[in-house]
Amino acid sequence: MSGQRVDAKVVMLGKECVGKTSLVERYVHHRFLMGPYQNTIGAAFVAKTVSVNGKMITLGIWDTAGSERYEAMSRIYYRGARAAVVCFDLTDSSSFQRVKFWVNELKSCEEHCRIYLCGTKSDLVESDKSRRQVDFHDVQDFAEEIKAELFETSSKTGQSVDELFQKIAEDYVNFTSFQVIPGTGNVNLRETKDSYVNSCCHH
Ligand SMILES: Nc1nc2c(ncn2[C@@H]2O[C@H](COP(=O)(O)OP(=O)(O)OP(=O)(O)O)[C@@H](O)[C@H]2O)c(=O)[nH]1
Repeated sequence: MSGQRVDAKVVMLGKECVGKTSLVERYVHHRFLMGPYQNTIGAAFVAKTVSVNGKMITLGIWDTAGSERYEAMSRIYYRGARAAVVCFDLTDSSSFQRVKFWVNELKSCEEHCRIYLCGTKSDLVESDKSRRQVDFHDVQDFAEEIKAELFETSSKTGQSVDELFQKIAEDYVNFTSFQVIPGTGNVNLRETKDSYVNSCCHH
């Protein structure tokens, strides 16, 4: 049984049903699960190791439940995170309003956490432009204001999913201030590589 070290803790945040679990599934298992939507309960964890300039970096990704019922628990999961992927559904304007709540939380509680805004389900707006409810330029302005990176992804087609997590890993390597602060982020794991563990998840 070998221990595994997590370099960067990453937390997925956002309103329920925006597609956080699907993003992680696409990134880690290269698949898109069809079928009825199943909400996450609590949170699920997965680790994935990627290469950045020949250096191996292990991202420890916490996929939190979006339901407001679990909001207090989500706070536990973003503690010590080096990166937060704050998701919203491009076809649901209310989910973008919820982004502002999470950004405020992170800005006030986790100053070392870099924020990545992620507009999900881009396949839906590409196939039918009238379904877009969140204007790209509004999000771009907001991203600039809060100094966040911005991605539009599709877990169905895979569009920009690898790019999002690769950017997180690269930023982790490239920005000194983004490195783990002693005593906050490093976690030793046993047999958790590429598999969900802990308080899983769907029902
Ligand atoms: N077309 C399309 N549907 C998506 C995409 N991502 C997620 N979905 C669908 O949106 C629904 C919710 O996806 P989840 O990944 O479970 O959402 P979640 O944010 O993890 O939800 P919670 O666990 O409640 O917080 C599911 O029916 C998915 O199939 C996408 O990129 N394109």
